[in-house]
Amino acid sequence: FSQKVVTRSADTLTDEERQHHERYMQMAIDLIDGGPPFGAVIVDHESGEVMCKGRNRGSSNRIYHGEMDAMINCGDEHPQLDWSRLTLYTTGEPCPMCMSAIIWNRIPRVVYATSIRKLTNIGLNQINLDTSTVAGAASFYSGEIISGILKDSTDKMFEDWMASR
Ligand SMILES: Nc1nc2[nH]cnc2c(=O)[nH]1
Repeated sequence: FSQKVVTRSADTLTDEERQHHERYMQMAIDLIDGGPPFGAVIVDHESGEVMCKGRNRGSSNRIYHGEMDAMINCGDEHPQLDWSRLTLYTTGEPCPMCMSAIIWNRIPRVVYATSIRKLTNIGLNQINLDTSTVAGAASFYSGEIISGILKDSTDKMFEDWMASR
């Protein structure tokens, strides 16, 4: 038996690891421009390079979640992309649609800030299956899921956005 999906929360990381992830999460937060506060950046974790970005474009098509937008941009912008080197950072925990797309692309690491549980609690429509449940249902996938990076600021951002709608 090997642990095929490893989950870690921000408070179990070393300061160095946490600061590393916070830097990229801040870039995902910085993508938000007044629309739904879902931003995503995809990083080559071997080179440190940001490969592509995305934000929620649900006003044109509801399947354009931030993570979907980022993955579509990645494929379009880098036809020879090695997906096994990538980490996806997202302000909100990937929904089952996005997590499935992450699994199909074999992206081995996901880092999120605000949880699906929190998004549900503040009144956002969510499909209530968390990332580790979706990942655990895919026998062919193994990866790491890191939760809660910069969540204090993103939890507040989602609350403020919900209050303003
Ligand atoms: N993670 C995530 N959850 C969502 N729920 C509704 N839209 C989104 C999105 O763009 N990203």
